[in-house]
Amino acid sequence: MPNTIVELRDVAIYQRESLVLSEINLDINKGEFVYLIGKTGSGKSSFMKTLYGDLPLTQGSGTVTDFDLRALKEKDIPFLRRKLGIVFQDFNLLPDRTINDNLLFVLKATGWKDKEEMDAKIEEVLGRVGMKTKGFKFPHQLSGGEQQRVAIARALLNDPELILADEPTGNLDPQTSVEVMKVLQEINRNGRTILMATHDYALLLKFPSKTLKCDGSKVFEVVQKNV
Ligand SMILES: Nc1ncnc2c1ncn2[C@@H]1O[C@H](COP(=O)(O)OP(=O)(O)OP(=O)(O)O)[C@@H](O)[C@H]1O
Repeated sequence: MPNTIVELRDVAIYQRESLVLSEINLDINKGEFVYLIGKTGSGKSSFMKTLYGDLPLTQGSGTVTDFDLRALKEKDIPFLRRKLGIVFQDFNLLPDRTINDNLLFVLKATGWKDKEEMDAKIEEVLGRVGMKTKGFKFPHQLSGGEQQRVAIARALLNDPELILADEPTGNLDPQTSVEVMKVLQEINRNGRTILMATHDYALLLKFPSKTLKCDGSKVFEVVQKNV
């Protein structure tokens, strides 16, 4: 189904031989903004890793965009990742080059060749996160919130079908978290599907949306009053 971005059926997720999550059945549809919550060690990162092919799916069935996770081979992973934008708690920008060059590096690594097209794309994604004028700076010259905006811009470079954000506000103060969240909300309003793992319940209250919870080795949807 073209409107389903993630579909998991009877999935169990393991870290080595320990079962982390089981009996996962869920769909994430195009255009949704979905939170993934749960206490530390409940399996949020393992869930995310399964979706981006870092943990192989060995039980149940799952698709992400049009990739079958069960059939995913090592060589398919870069192609899956090009359909995804991944944002982590640590911004992971390359410290030895400017923001523009950080983005250029990703474009070149993912097969872009035309300099003008690359420059236009970089300007477009930096514009989307309100960082158009900061491309000449080095990562250490930016605040944490600005670095995270750049990391979000980087995730947008290849027009991903799904953005996976694992604790994107985990290293930010509350006010900066709200600003970064507004950027993610805007990107979602423009049609992108987002799955965001978070500990930050204040954000959930401020920006309510569909919420999945990892608890007791299960993943289930919760309504906000039960969060
Ligand atoms: N590389 C690994 N090898 C073995 N076990 C792991 C590994 N990574 C995570 N685990 C275990 O898997 C379980 C789920 O961890 P996971 O990191 O997915 O939880 P989480 O909800 O993301 O936690 P946090 O909020 O602290 O990041 C934990 O019991 C953890 O100890």
